[in-house]
Amino acid sequence: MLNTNDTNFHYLTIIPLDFFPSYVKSIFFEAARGACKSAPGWMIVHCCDSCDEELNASELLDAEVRCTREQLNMTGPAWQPGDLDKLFADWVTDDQFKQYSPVVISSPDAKHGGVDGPWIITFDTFLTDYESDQIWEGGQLAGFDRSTDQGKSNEFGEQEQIISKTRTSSNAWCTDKCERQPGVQSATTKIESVTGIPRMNYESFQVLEYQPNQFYRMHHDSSSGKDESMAGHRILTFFLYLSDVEEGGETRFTKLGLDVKPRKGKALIWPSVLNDNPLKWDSRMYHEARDVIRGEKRAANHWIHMYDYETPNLWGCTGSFS
Ligand SMILES: O=C(O)CCC(=O)C(=O)O
Ligand SMILES: [Fe+2]
Repeated sequence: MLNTNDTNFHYLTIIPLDFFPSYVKSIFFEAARGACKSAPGWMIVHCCDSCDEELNASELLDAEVRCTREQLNMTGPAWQPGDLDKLFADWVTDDQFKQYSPVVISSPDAKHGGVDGPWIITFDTFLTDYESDQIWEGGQLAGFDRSTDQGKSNEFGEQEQIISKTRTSSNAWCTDKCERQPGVQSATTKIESVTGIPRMNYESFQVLEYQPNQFYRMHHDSSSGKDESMAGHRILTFFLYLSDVEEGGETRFTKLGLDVKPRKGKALIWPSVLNDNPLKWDSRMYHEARDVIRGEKRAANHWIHMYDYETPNLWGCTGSFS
């Protein structure tokens, strides 16, 4: 994934190339050639000419041409109708998952416990302390910023980032050094193993920090508009609590009237789509992060998509390059 802190990219985009002597220019062109492979979407959108020969970049500048599943040779959907119910039912009945202490918060017809509603479960002992701490430290290595919302898309398929009023937490995207932390790797491997969905369908961990009085108001992790997007809906949220919170900071499912208390190592898991038609968004899954009253809340999202997320992200087809 492209590291936009890499100075090569800043030079390439900010300073006119004619400013440099020719031997320096050739170094830039070499850098550009490597980047046409390692970060094709970013190069097409920002330095189109330098990748014209290798990628036919000027033709691919149009997101409608560049961003189709056929063009990017993407894998098929992770779930068929019925798979969602089966996966959650397995998690709460199969002995192999007992080690994670599953608790049903809600299940269809309350058949597997909890209240009657869409599936929401926790694995109360999902992460080891080492894994929780490594994800948190990884977030610090990556650097926290005030959380943003996604704004409108421009013609190249990039979405603007807006400082959020409804979300006052800070977050860090766990790429590069953070992603290479052994505890981050083992947490993702564990999630792959329990979901059966490969990591190419996941966004990078988004690590979150809430101080007292910070919150994230009601929202949905997907939206009806994502039906047609390249990576499809975020079908599953794997939400990890990395700390206890002295008071407040519960995750509340606003339409269902259900609260979940943070606890270090606990995973809270819910789908954003329907069992009978997992290509469709489930409007019941609105939720919020209640204000932290005392203490600090540390947490992380792993959002899992219906289709491969890595490939369209690499090609600049998901609205951002993070
Ligand atoms: O912090 C929480 O409890 C929930 C956060 C959340 O919903 C999100 O980051 O999308
Ligand atoms: Fe959320």
